[in-house]
Parts: sequence; structure tokens; C-alpha cells
Amino acid sequence: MPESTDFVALQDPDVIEGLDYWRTLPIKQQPTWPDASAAEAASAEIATLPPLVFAGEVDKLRERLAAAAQGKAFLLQGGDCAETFAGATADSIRDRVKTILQMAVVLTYGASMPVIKMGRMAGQFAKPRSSDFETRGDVTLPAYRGDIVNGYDFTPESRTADPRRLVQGYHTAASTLNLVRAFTQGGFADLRQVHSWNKGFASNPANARYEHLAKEIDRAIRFMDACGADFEALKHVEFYASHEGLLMDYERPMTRIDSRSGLAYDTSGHFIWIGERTRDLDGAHVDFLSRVRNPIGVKLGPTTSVDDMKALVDKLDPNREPGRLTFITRMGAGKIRDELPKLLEAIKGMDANPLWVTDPMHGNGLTTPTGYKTRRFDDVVDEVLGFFEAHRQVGTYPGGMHVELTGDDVTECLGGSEHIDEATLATRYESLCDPRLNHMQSLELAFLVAEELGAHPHVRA
Ligand SMILES: O=C[C@H](O)[C@H](O)COP(=O)(O)O
Ligand SMILES: C=C(OP(=O)(O)O)C(=O)O
Ligand SMILES: [Mn+2]
Repeated sequence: MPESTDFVALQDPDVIEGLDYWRTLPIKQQPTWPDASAAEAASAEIATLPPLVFAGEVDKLRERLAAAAQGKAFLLQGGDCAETFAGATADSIRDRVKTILQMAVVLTYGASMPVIKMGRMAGQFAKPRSSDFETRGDVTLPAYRGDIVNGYDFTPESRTADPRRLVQGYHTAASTLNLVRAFTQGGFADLRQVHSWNKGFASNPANARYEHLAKEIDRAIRFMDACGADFEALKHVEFYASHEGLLMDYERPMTRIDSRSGLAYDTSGHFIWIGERTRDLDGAHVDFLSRVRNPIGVKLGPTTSVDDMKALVDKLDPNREPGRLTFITRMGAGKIRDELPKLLEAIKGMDANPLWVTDPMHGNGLTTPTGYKTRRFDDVVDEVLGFFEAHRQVGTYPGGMHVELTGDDVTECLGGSEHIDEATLATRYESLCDPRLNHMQSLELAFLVAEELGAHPHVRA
């Protein structure tokens, strides 16, 4: 029996043929490469490079997500809206991982529930856009579609799609994932380091609250240590990589056949989601991702009909496999209480059990008069609360949270206990796409969700 890490180039011809069926279907949000043969060559090169994740890891994640869908775990998924090549530095990767680990500690402790940790990391390089073009003054150029496609600088050269970026995207994902694996497997994520994850971040109320929690955890660990407990399990953290499966010239060559099962895995990440703009039932993305074994997410915006949702279940999870399908709702704070319960009621009538996750970011965008894309922290919080309310009302499980965040002290979202206002946004706005919660706002949100999940009284303010 081959190892689970083996991927073979060719097996069942029907499986292989199916993986290219998307090419016959309508497709959205792909770049126009100036030289199609150069893009084909880049994809062919990627197809020869090693997988980034292994089938066995992907299967384990599916089991973890199945537990979350049953209310026995909670998914925390976070990271940049658009990762950049320049941002793949040791410090930036470490601080994002630390932020997610801290949030996970707050949630695990507060909710007494396992937390599945997942980064929008190591592949979140391709962006769908509302418009193909961007105009500044009297100059119009192609929109920035993420570092794997073109550059952010507003010049014709930079904005021209460059297929060499596909290969650079692979290598940047590989080095990011390598460091994430080192951090999470090599002792850094050991729960006994719970204090040190807070070091280096500006001191602020959320950090102080975290310190208080970390002290409690420390005390509990010392007690267990004195009792002779074995801490082997605390040394390593399972950390999964995820991104939007958007750019087919990257996802297709990263898809390999697992030699154990003869089935296809998209080895660019453990979890792949389909965006709100590309979830057409008869479109290329849904077809392609219906054929890979990875757990698949689908973003659901406020206009999602019950019929659309049901058809997505049938297409992406025909066997009703636990952990296979995650719906990531991003309705907007003002709409979630009206729109989500209908979908939840309808799912109760099907024999399906998807994992429900809230993305409180993408339905709450606004642009300031000075041109900054931003979100109000209060709206983010309100959507999360609406998500929990909807699930309580219908009797389904609120199984996770998907957020755009960074470990840096950026000023991209309005509000939070630092009271970031419109004038402050300019001081440290670094995102090339959507605004992210900064370190402190991320921790604040984690405390709030922990309370919602039935927090430990000591964790409450
Ligand atoms: O996450 C991404 C954005 O919401 C998406 O790229 C659309 O952004 P845009 O409206 O600025 O194009
Ligand atoms: C583009 C994104 O989201 P959505 O597809 O929900 O708009 C995103 O997650 O960055
Ligand atoms: Mn985004």
C-alpha cells in the first residue's frame, strides 16, 4: 500500500478527464494573460512541483470539520484579505499565527470546546474584483487581482497580468507553509508558551485581558504538572491552510491524484472555498471543486436563495459526507437576522449537515469619503451576534468564524476599543484589498465570541 503522501500523475481516466470539464463551462474572475502560452508553461511547471499539503492531512481536517458541524468543535479561520509576496516575511507570518493562536486560546478556554485553527494563508494570493478596471484621475488600468496575477503599483507594466507570478505564488505559499509548520510543530505553539504569544504586541486592553487569561492557564498547567500530567499533546498544534479557489491556472496544476484512493486532491491548501462571485451552479469553479476531496467552503451572500443553497449541497456534497461542505455566510449585519434563518430552516428539511461559519467582514464594507475601504468593528460584532441568534432561533449549530485579520497594529477597520476613526485610517492602512481587523480588534472579537459560546465566568470582563 503506498504512503498517504504519494500522489501519482495518472490514474482513472474518467477522474482525470473530469478535472478538466470546467474548461467547457462559463468562468468568471480569471485574468487576461497577455501571452496565453506563457501561462500554460507556468501551469505546466507548477504541475511538476511537489504538493503543498498531503491527502492524509486533508482527510483529518474533514473529520475535524465534521465535529464542528455537530457542535463539538469551533472553526477559527483568519488571515489577510490578500496575502502579498512582500508580506511573506518571518515576522509577519509569525504575528498572524500568534494572533490566531491567541484567539484560539480565548475561544477554547471560554467555550471549553476544541478550536480548529486555520489560516487564510499560504495561497490567498488571488482576488475577485467588482470591476475589471481601476480609474485614478484620468488613467484607467486593469484592477489589481492579487500578487499571483499582477502588481499593485498603478502603472501599466505592474498591472499587466504576469504568468511568472503563478510560479512565484507557489514558492511563496511553500515557504509560508514551511514556517507555519515550524511554528506550530516545533514548540512555539506549545500551550506553555501562552504568555509569550502576547509579547511584542502593543499593550492595550485586549492584551491585558489576554494576560489575565494566560495567567489562569499557566496556573492550571502548573497544577497539572505537579500532578504528573503528560504534556505531549500540548506541544504541537494542528494548523490548516486555506484560500479561495479562484485562479484555475494555479488550482488545476496543484490538483493531484492520491495513490491510495485514486481520487483528486487540490494540494494547494487543506481547505478551499468558493467565493460569492464565482459560486454559480453551472460555472467552472463549482464543477471543478465538486471533483476534489478537500473540504470545500462556499460563501453565501444576502441574496442566496433556498434553491441555490440546496443545489449547492446536491452538487458539492451529493453523498452527504460529514465535514465535506462548509457554508460561510457573509450577509451583512443589517440582513443576517432576516436572511440566514430561512436557509437554516431549509437545511433542516434536507438530509445534509453542513458546517455553518460566519464571515462578518464581507457584508459590512463601506468606503469613506477619502476613499478608504473600511468596516465598522461594531457591524462586525453585530453580524456575529446575528449569526448566533439565527442559529439559536432555528436550533442549528454556529460552527465557526472566518475573519480578515493581521497581527499588525494597522488602522483599517473603524472602532474597537482604540476608537479608530476616519481620520486615523490613514496612519497605518496597509491592506492592498479589504480592511483587516488589527491584533487588538481580533482579540476583542475572540473574547466576544467566547462569551457567546458559553464563556467561563472568569473570562468575562
Ligand atoms: O475580498 C475581496 C473583495 O471584497 C473583493 O476583492 C472585491 O473588492 P472590490 O469591490 O474592491 O473589487
Ligand atoms: C472575496 C472574498 O469574499 P466574498 O467571496 O465573500 O466576497 C474574500 O473572502 O476575500
Ligand atoms: Mn476580502
